Amino acid sequence: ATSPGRLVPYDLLYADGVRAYFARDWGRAAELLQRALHSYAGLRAARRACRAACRREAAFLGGPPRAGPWEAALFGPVLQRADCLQHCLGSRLGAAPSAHRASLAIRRDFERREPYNYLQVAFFQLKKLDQAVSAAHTFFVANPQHLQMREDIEKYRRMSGVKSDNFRDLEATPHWEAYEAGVQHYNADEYLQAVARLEESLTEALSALEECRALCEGPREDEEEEEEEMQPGLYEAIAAHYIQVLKCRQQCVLEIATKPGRISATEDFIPSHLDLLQFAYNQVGNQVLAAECAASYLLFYPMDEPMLEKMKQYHTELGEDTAVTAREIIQHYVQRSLMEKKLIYYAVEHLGESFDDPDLWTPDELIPENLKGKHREDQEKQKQETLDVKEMKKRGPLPFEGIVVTMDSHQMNGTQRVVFDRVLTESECKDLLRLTKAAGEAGDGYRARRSPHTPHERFEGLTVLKAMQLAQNGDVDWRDAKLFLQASEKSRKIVESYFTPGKKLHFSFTHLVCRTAVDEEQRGRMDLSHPVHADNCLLDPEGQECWREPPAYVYRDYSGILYLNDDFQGGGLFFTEMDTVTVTAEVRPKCGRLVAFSSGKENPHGVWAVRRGRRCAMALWYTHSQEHAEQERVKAEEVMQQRAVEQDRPNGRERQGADHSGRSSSELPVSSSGARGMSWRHKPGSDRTQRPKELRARDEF
Ligand SMILES: O=C(O)CCC(=O)C(=O)O
Ligand SMILES: [Fe+2]
Repeated sequence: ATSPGRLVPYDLLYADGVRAYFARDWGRAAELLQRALHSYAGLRAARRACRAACRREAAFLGGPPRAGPWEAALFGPVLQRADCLQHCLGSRLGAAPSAHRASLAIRRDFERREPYNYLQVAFFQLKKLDQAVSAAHTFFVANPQHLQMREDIEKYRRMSGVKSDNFRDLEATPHWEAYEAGVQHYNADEYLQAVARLEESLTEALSALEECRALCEGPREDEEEEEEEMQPGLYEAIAAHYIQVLKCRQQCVLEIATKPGRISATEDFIPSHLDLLQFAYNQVGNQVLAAECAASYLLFYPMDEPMLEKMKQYHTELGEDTAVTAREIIQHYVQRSLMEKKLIYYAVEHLGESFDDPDLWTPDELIPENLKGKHREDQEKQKQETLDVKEMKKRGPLPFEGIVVTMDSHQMNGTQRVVFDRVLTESECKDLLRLTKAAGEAGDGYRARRSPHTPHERFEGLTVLKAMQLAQNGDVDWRDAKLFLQASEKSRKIVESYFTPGKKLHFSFTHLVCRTAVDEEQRGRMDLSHPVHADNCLLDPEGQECWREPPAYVYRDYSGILYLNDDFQGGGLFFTEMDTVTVTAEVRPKCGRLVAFSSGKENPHGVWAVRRGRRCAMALWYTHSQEHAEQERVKAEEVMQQRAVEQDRPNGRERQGADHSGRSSSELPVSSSGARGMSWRHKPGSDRTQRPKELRARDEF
C-alpha cells in the first residue's frame, strides 16, 4: 500500500497509530502517526493542486463568460470542473478520492492537531526529547487551554536537555508568524523591521487566501452528505452549489485571520495590514509607499476621514504630479470580493440563502435592506475597536518616570489590557513582602486560611486599614504599612492616566494577597488558584453572557494587580475568551509588574495553580463612582496623618505602636476579606483538556 504516488488514507494510519499507542508500542505509534500527518498534508496538497489545475481548465473550456444571467454562464464550467477534479485527484492519490474521505470526528482531530498530542507522548517514551517538545508545542499552539499539555510544556522547559528552539510550531502558518513579529516591531517603534515583516505577512496571507479559495471549488468530496429534503432541478442545484462556493471563498478571509488556538478572527485583517504599513512607511520616510498603502486602504473604506486626510498630505508632499494608485493585487482583491458579495447577497434576497459576511468594510449599498441592522451593529463594534487602537496611540506620558508598558491590548489579544513594569523597586517589593510576613505572624488571629478557591493553597489577605492597625499595635513596621498605601496609590495614578485620562478613578478595594501552595497536596492537582471570572459581572460561559448583578461587584470599572515576587511555581495570570477556556494571553508575575484591565466581560481571567511557594500581589479595584470609593482607605489615611502629626511633636513618640490610643482592633471596621464571589467552575473535565480517548473502530467512523 505504500508504493510511491499512492497515499494511504490518513484516517487508517491514524487509527492504527492510536491502537499502537494504547498498546504502548511507542515506536510503531510514532511511525504511524507521523505517516498519518504526512498523508493528511499530501491529501491537502493534492486537493489544492487539482483545484487550481481544474479551475484553469474550466476557465479555458468555458470560454469568456457570456452576457446574460450569471447562473447560465456558470452552468457548463461547474460540471466540467467536477469531472476534472475527480480525474485529477484519482490519478494523484492513486485511488478513488472517496477512499480518502474520513469521518467528521477524525477530520476534527486533525484540525485540532490531536495527532501531535499522541506523538508527544510516544516520542517522550522513546526518549526523543527534541521531537517530543516540538510535537507538544505544535499541539499546544492550537490548544492553549489544554491543562495537561500546559503542564507537560512547563516540565519540558525545566528540563536541562531541552533547547528553546525545540519549541517549534511544526504547522505554523507563515503569515501569522510574520504578522506577529511585524506588529511587535511596530509597537516598539521599529518601523523598518515592521515594514519588512508586515509586507511578508500580507503576501503570505494573500497566498494562503488563494489556497483556501481553491479548496472551495469543485464537488466537496470531503463534506458530510447533505440531506436535501427536496430534489432540486439541475439548474437550482448548480446555482446552490455556486453560491456555496462563493460563500466558502468569502469565509476564507476568516480562516487566514484566525490564529490557531483562537476562536475568533482578527477582524479586518487585510485592511489593517495596509493601515499599519501606511503609518510605518511614513515613519521611515517612504512617502511613496505610504501613499500607495493609503490609497489601497481607501479601496476598503473610501470615506475614511483620517485616511483621506493623510492622502491629501501625501499629495502635497509628493507633488500633485505624482500619481498615487492603489496596489494592483489589492484592487483585484477588492473587486473580486465585491463581485462575489453582490452575487451572494442577490441569493440571500431572492433565493432564501443566509450569509455571515466576514468583512466589516462591505459597502452599505450592497447589503439588502433586511440585513442592514445586523451589519451596522457589527460595524459599530469594529469602529469602537479601531477607536480604541487610535486612542492607544494618543495616550499621554505615564505619570512616573522609569515605568514601561511591556504589553498592550493588542499584544494581549484583547481590549483594555496592559502590563507595566518597574512600578516598584526590588527593595520596595522586599519591604512589602516583609509586611505580608509580619501580618501573617501577628498574634491577632490574622492567619492564613484555606483559599476560598482551592484546597491546595492557603490564602492571606491584608487590607490597608488592617495594615495601619497592625502598625499601631507594633506588629508591623510603620514604613512598610505606609508603603502599602503609597504603592497602591501610585498604581491608581498609572491606571487612571493610562485608561481614563481626565476622569477620576477612585479606589474601591485594595487587598494585599498571598497564595501559598500547601505541600504534599499538589499531586494530580487539576484546579486553578483562582477560577476564571470577570471582576464586575457573573460570567456565564454557556450563555456567553456576563450578568451585571450582585453578588458581582458591578461598580468596579478597572482592575489592577501589582506583583511582588516570582519565587514560586505556577501562579501565572491568564485571560480567556468569554467561553472561559480559550486562553488569549498570559502574564507571569514578578516584582514591580502591574497588570491592569477593564473589569468587565471583555476580560475574563484566572490564576494557574500555585504549585510551590508563596505568591504575593496587591489586588486593586477601581471605580468611577464616588459613592463606592473605598472607605477603609479614608480611615487608613487618617491614621497615617495622625501618626505624622504625632511624630512632628517635639518629643516624638517611639517608632511604632506606643501612641495607640486605646482603640481595640474590634472597633475598627473589618473588611470582607477572602471570597469575592465569582467562582465559576473552570472546566478541567471537558474532553479537550484530557488525554485523547481511544478511537472507535474504523467502520464506526
Ligand atoms: O492575583 C491575580 O493575578 C489575579 C487575582 C484576581 O483576578 C482577583 O482577585 O480577582
Ligand atoms: Fe479578578
